[in-house]
Amino acid sequence: MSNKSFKLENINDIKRVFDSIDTFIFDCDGVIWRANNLIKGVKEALTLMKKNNKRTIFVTNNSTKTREEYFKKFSSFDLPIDINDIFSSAYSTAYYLRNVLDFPKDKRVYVLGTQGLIKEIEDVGVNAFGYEDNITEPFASEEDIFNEVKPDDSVGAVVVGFDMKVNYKKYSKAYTYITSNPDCHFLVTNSDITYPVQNFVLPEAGSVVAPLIAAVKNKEPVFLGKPTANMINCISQKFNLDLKRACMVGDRLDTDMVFGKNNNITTLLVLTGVTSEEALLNQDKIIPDYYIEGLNSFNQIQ
Ligand SMILES: C[C@H](OP(=O)(O)O)C(=O)O
Ligand SMILES: [Mg+2]
Repeated sequence: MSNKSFKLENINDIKRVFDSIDTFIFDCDGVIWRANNLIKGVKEALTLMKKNNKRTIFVTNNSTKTREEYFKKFSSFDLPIDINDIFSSAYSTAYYLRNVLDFPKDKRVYVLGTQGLIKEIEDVGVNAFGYEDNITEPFASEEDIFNEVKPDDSVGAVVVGFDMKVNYKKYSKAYTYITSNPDCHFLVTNSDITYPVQNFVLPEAGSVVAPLIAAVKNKEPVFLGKPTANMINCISQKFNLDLKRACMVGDRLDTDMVFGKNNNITTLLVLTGVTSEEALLNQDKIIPDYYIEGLNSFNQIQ
């Protein structure tokens, strides 16, 4: 086991690794795009992989969109992918509710998150609500809270995801459902504390849920995206992958690279997202097998 990540720079090293892999599992934010900006060379790299009969799967911890909405985003960049190759933490959360919890029909899920997350959960036949709490004005008074926020045993789970419209009403409801009902599950789509946008990072679901984790003392949250086993179970349930010839390509050490290592998948870190070369080399906790400037580097291979 090497204690140093190997930088793929020259074409021979890149081609050697490329030829040893049948399935590339790609993270999205910071690898394929940064927010709504396609990263340079990605389209050419994915086209090269298709030409070489490589399977490409996309596994994003971003819980804000349904797979259809993600497919539209991929298509808007004219990227050669199939909707069935897309897995998000919203989809893995829906998979968990349906296949692991066998979520009861007479219960419902309070979602502190987007409409896309709610839709993905409803698409597996689970009753979800919470979007109506996207209030634009602050509470008029404490009375508003006392009148609206009450224990409710019909809520069998609270799911927290990335939410740009998070507010005190949502936190109050989520806290009350979780702590007033011992059987209410506390689920979080992903643990990413930040995500990459143009040339900086912004808080993500791991930062959205942090105040709730601080307040809820009697219940540990269950995370469902990378690097948890739930995400690989959700993928393996759909595809029979030979993980020995798979490679996890990501930009975040504590989710993407740990996800690969947890599943004995070759790990390749790209420097187009949240992790700089300096940050990688200045730590020794998580050592990817390889690292590379970006997917663009594959385009040297013909
Ligand atoms: C970081 C994460 O996306 P990913 O990098 O997993 O595609 C997110 O944007 O929530
Ligand atoms: Mg990423």
